[in-house]
Amino acid sequence: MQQQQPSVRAVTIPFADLKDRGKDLGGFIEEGFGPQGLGIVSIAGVPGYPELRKRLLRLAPRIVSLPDDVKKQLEDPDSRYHFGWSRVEEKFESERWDTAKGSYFANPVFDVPTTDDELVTRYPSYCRPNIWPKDHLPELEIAFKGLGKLMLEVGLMLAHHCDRYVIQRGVGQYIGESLEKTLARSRCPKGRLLYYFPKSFSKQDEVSSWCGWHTDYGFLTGLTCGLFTRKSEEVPCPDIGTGLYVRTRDNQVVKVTLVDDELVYQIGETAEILSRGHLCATPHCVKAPSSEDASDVGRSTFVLFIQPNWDEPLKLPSEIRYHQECIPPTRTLAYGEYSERVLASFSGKSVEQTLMPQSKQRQAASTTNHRGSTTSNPRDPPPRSWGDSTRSDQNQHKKACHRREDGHLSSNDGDGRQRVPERRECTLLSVVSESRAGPLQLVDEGDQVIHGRSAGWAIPGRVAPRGGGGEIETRSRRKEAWRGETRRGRPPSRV
Ligand SMILES: O=C(O)CCC(=O)C(=O)O
Ligand SMILES: [Fe+2]
Repeated sequence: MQQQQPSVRAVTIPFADLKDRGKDLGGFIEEGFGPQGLGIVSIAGVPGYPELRKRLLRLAPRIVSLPDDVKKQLEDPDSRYHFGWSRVEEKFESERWDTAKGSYFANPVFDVPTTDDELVTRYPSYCRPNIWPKDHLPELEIAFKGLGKLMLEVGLMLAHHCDRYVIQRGVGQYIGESLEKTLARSRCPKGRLLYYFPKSFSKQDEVSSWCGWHTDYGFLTGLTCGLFTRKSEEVPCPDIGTGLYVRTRDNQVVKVTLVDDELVYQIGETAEILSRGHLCATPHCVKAPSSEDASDVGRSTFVLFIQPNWDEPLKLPSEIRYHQECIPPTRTLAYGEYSERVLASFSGKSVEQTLMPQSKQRQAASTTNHRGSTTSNPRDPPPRSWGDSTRSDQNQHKKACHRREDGHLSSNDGDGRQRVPERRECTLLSVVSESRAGPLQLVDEGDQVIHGRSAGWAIPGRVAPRGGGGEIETRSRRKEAWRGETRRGRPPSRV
């Protein structure tokens, strides 16, 4: 017998208040995103939003009905399917794959975020260009950009009020100048138009039957209320239990009642880390309809991941509860580097593999360990030093979070990285990260610079990061890593 979860309304901020920069909305932010909040804030009365939402969501089933060969051309495996169309299976929960999801990713603001090939190789899920079905569904680009830009604009207004709230709590400058400014100058917001395929009803279905439990790893996520269709016809929500669920701070699973015409935002893990727990990431999942006569109903929705630019430095505190395995001992790395590592861990591929072009990845896959990631339960309480959180303790259990691509299964056998105190003879596979102070260099025994960063994939020699705190992952016979000391005074090397 299925248990009916309680429904909860998100705290709602009228748009007119949100856009008033001088207004103190601290109470709303705390009620929505704070340690005791639901994790969701909705914005009511955003001009133009209802029309833009409908215009875009109606296109999701139309992408699905494009011929297979057209959809194939819209795929971009080199971005780990983070641009264009994909029906990639995702694994958010340890024993279950989400299989009923199709998605279309694009940057709603920049079609070409950068023309620097090196950056494109280094940060493929942010820097690769958009793909649009110009011949087969030209209206997608306009609708996607229209809604994405509006959700970004409103998200930045919300970020301003989040800044005020966090700073009022004494956290100081927790991200660059401010969350709002950092997000505003970013060239990599990412929209995801989702279509959940109809799912045959099963009595065993959990609340996460359409999308598994997870927290978003970024900063701020904008969400629309879902739109339902049956055989291309729009239908009302087939049952009140369908849609977005959230796990509350005291470990209750609740259905969030969303209003079609309200825009919704939630917090990602990185914002929680940097705000030291004053903004709390939102564990969420999506439930499919639980009645047999709704087993032919699909759901379309749109998500906007608002995140800093790839080169924005993150200074991560030592006490964090997400993706520890992605953080170097220096605890400082660029957002792009951090998030590519997190995405790599979802894919079950090693970081160096994900920085290679697809052809090289396939070659390396036969010799390199695949890596998965486990993160702690998103509702594990944060460390005490994150302020006055009074979240209740919960069962510690591991959440595996992978994305399966090319039928490529992930495993949790570690990244093989180890600390080696001295320079040593090795073969460079790829640069994993670099310090903000300058690019990495490879030097030979006589301290001659032999190659600049990201230069190639198998260069014998000694390696040394310049500027301090860089990290290079290497493989000789055994897989080894070298973490460098500062080698100041060298001219930057680009070969
Ligand atoms: O479908 C939804 O409402 C949420 C989707 C989601 O959580 C995600 O794409 O990260
Ligand atoms: Fe999500």
